[in-house]
Amino acid sequence: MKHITCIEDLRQVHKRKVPKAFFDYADRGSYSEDTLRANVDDLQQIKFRQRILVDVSKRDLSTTILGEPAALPLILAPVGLTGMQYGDGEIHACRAAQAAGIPYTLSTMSICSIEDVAANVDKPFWFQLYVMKDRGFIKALIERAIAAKCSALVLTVDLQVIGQRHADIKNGMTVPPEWSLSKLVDFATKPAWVAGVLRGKRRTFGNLVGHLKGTDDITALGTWIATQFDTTLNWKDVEWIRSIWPGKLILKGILDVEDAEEAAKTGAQALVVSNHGGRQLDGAPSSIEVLPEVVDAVGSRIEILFDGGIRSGQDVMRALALGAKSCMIGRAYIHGLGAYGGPGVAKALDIIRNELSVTMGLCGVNTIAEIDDHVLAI
Ligand SMILES: Cc1cc2nc3c(=O)[nH]c(=O)nc-3n(C[C@H](O)[C@H](O)[C@H](O)COP(=O)(O)O)c2cc1C
Ligand SMILES: CCCCC(=O)C(=O)O
Repeated sequence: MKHITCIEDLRQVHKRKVPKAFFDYADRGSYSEDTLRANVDDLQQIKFRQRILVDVSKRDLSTTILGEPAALPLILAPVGLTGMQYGDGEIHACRAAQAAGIPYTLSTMSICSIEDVAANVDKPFWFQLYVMKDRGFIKALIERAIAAKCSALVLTVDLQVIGQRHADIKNGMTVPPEWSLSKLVDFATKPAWVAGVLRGKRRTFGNLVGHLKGTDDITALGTWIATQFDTTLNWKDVEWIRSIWPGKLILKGILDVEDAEEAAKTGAQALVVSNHGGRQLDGAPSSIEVLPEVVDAVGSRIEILFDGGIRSGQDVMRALALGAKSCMIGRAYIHGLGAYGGPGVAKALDIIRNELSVTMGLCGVNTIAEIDDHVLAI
């Protein structure tokens, strides 16, 4: 992996090794992809203030996330179908995060189940929840997360209605999947990927299997899921979740100050400023554009996490400078996983760690706590 020097290099290998339908599912966004692009572009436009002749020999990237020590201000974001990018992808990603000293978030829509991951990693991880119409199932899922000793619940609040991703439809990334000659040929040219996924524990939605009388049939599960996203979801449901989940609660998918104010009243410990990586409301502002106003409004009352468009340590520094306490990354680690499995995730984290360390050094900063808008050239 010596030739891999940045996240884009991992992306290129991911693209080569993983079937197009799954690569595009990870890489692309909703509708015109304006918000997806804005996430990346708006971050890159933020300029740093270079500072010289400051002793930066004792740089320390450690911090706390929800009161727990972390080696970096980073969290692996929940990513559905991670186990289709690489066999047992959720377990590999979680292990890499834990080795790097940061939290991993398992998606409701994961391939490996909560129990699969818990049985194969050393430390607690976070669980991301989609609230579905079948509240009995949701209650049982929360109980499973409690039994697995998950250390935080990330309640995603921006996917009551699903933004259309054109690429997924064109690629037959539907449930059940659509097959075509070109898709079969594509799979046939990726035997290492096929073998890896076949060796994995599951090839369906691991958390949902037991629910439908033990069926592993992706069509049955997919049909059920399609009817289950709940458009009635509202703040009362957050209260209900709060009442049955005893641990730390994080609300993910907030872009609006009024919503942030509401979130701060729920008793949640943190919120994630996020537009779901440009996969939901196309035309929404980039996450970084709204971060400062959310921090101003509620940053003293609730921990502010950030995601959307982070592709480098410089981007992490930019988000911290504008008030985020830590950042979630989605595609940046998924590219590493698709490219090389667990070592690829570790590589993605190494890249971002080193970039952040150098950026801190060149901005004259030694600790994460020192990073604020003084490091920016504005
Ligand atoms: C392939 C993919 C699947 C995702 N699945 C979920 C999910 O299951 N639950 C969730 O809350 N967010 C999901 N997200 C959103 C991420 O958690 C995160 O908000 C987003 O990836 C951040 O943007 P970035 O990819 O630019 O870092 C997904 C993102 C991607 C790229
Ligand atoms: C139905 C969507 C589940 C995964 C997800 O959140 C995403 O693809 O963005």
